[in-house]
Amino acid sequence: MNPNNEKQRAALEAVKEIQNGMIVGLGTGSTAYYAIQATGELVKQGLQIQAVPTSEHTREMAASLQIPLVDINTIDHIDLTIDGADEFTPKLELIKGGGGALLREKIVASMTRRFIVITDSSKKVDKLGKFKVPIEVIPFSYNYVLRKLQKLGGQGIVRKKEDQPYQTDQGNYIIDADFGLIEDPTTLEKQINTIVGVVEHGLFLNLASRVIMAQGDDIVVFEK
Ligand SMILES: O=C(CO)[C@H](O)[C@H](O)COP(=O)(O)O
Repeated sequence: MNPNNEKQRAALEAVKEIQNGMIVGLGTGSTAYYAIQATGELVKQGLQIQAVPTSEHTREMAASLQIPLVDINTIDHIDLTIDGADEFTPKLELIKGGGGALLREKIVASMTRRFIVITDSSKKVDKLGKFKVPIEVIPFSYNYVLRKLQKLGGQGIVRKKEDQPYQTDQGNYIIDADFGLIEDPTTLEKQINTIVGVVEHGLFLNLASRVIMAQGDDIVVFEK
């Protein structure tokens, strides 16, 4: 099956969990796109929610669909977030940030009671690491971070867009770091967190409540 059809099917399954009155986190990327679109349809039909976007791109899409938005600084939790991932394991470990929105995505996921990840069947792995780990860094000192990552065994490159460093919604850079297959994501997460100049990274551990993966005509659900 075309991966886009799988993305859409996973998204449609996930939006069934949205209920009236919820504060809903809206993800970023080509899979989240289908969930935002479906959420917009539900809002048009009368569903009452408030939404928190995980990127400027998602904010614009949600606004164009008349999905009511709420300022994240005026709420103390998010009921449900639906977002994509670049990789996931059956233990619900994720790599995110391929679309560059990992910082806001992780903040929103951390405030969320039920974080649902939606993917096509290409995203499932036994061990994380085939997809490079996106790491958001302060532009001032990116070379220092690159050297520190190298000491941890990670080969990093600064992500580029039209020959210039790609800039996140916060104006930071992203280093895509290749650690090979990651045997111990928890230890790696701690090590990356100790590097000064790292703002956040795309290892999402202990955050997802459920992964909904579409595989052909089937929906496969992974839960803790
Ligand atoms: O983390 C993300 C954006 O920062 C996305 O969720 C991730 O890159 C997956 O994207 P897609 O659904 O387009 O494959």
